Amino acid sequence: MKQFLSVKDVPNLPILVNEALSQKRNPFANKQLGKNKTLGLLFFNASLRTRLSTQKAAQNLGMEVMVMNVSQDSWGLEMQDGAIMDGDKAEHVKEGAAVIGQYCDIIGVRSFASLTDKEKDIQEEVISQFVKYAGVPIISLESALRHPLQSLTDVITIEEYKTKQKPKVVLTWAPHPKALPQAVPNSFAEWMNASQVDFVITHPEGYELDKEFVGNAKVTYNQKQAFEGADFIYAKNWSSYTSYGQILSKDPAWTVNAEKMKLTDNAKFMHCLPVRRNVVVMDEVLDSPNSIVIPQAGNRVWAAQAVLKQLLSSI
Ligand SMILES: NCCC[C@H](NC(=O)CCC(=O)O)C(=O)O
Ligand SMILES: NC(=O)OP(=O)(O)O
Repeated sequence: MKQFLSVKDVPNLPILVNEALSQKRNPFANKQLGKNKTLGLLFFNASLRTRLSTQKAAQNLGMEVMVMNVSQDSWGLEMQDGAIMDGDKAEHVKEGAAVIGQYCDIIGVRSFASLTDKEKDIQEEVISQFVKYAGVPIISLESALRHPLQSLTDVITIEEYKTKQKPKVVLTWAPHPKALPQAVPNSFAEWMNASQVDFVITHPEGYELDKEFVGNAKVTYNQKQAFEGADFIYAKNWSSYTSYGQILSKDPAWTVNAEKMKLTDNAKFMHCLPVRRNVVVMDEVLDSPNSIVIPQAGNRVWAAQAVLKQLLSSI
């Protein structure tokens, strides 16, 4: 694997999933692979899981790790080629990314969608500029459109907890006080469509995701109908894609609660975290034995470790 920006970069998904589960069983088996190799983790946005799990994964493989909160610690980076830099940005990504590429063998980048400039978000401007100028493999730590380390984690977690050959997996929109990116649901859909599951997406009208990610998934505005017979409920808020970045609804009727979970086939509850309790999902679900959000987050380490191992093997 040469880079990890989306499922399209994965040569063989079942092999990558097995690799992650094998790393989980034996975390230190490849401690020599990353010797004298450095991973740089660059954050334009906050993180708890991605930062710590990726760092942990790299350490398990014997790598050195450098972390920088770009938006707080570094010079402001200009992303636009040809820009006249007489504003507040002191350094162009052309130099910034190339210099970091001199210090690191692999670079991870987190940069959320602006939710104001749809065109730039669609082009995934920040991560694309790092791919263009860093000169080393890039891992997405959540870009404007995708969160592949999360989605690989979700595939692994479903693989571990499924009790049927082809489980029914439901991605449900849920309310939230803030406008959030479409990256997590886009990416989840992209990876579910590449997996052997019966995949359903449910959301209110106006929250349709980009068709590129929805693919052949079944889509319904009827949340209760979607929940019927489900094996996994994956909740996430996102802002509107068509009315770009807007909050069209905060309807608590979409909150995941115990009554709706009763419609499922004893489904496991999943969320990428962080989650707003009693807004996205009620305590009664999150604190129930059916919630697997903590082991799901634990699996972030093995997803990152499998990806780093494959990248290290090809540099
Ligand atoms: N990386 C996982 C989710 C990150 C981000 N969530 C957030 O920004 C939540 C913020 C809040 O709840 O205030 C998102 O939805 O893409
Ligand atoms: N799920 C996830 O990516 O969490 P963080 O935003 O805390 O990294």
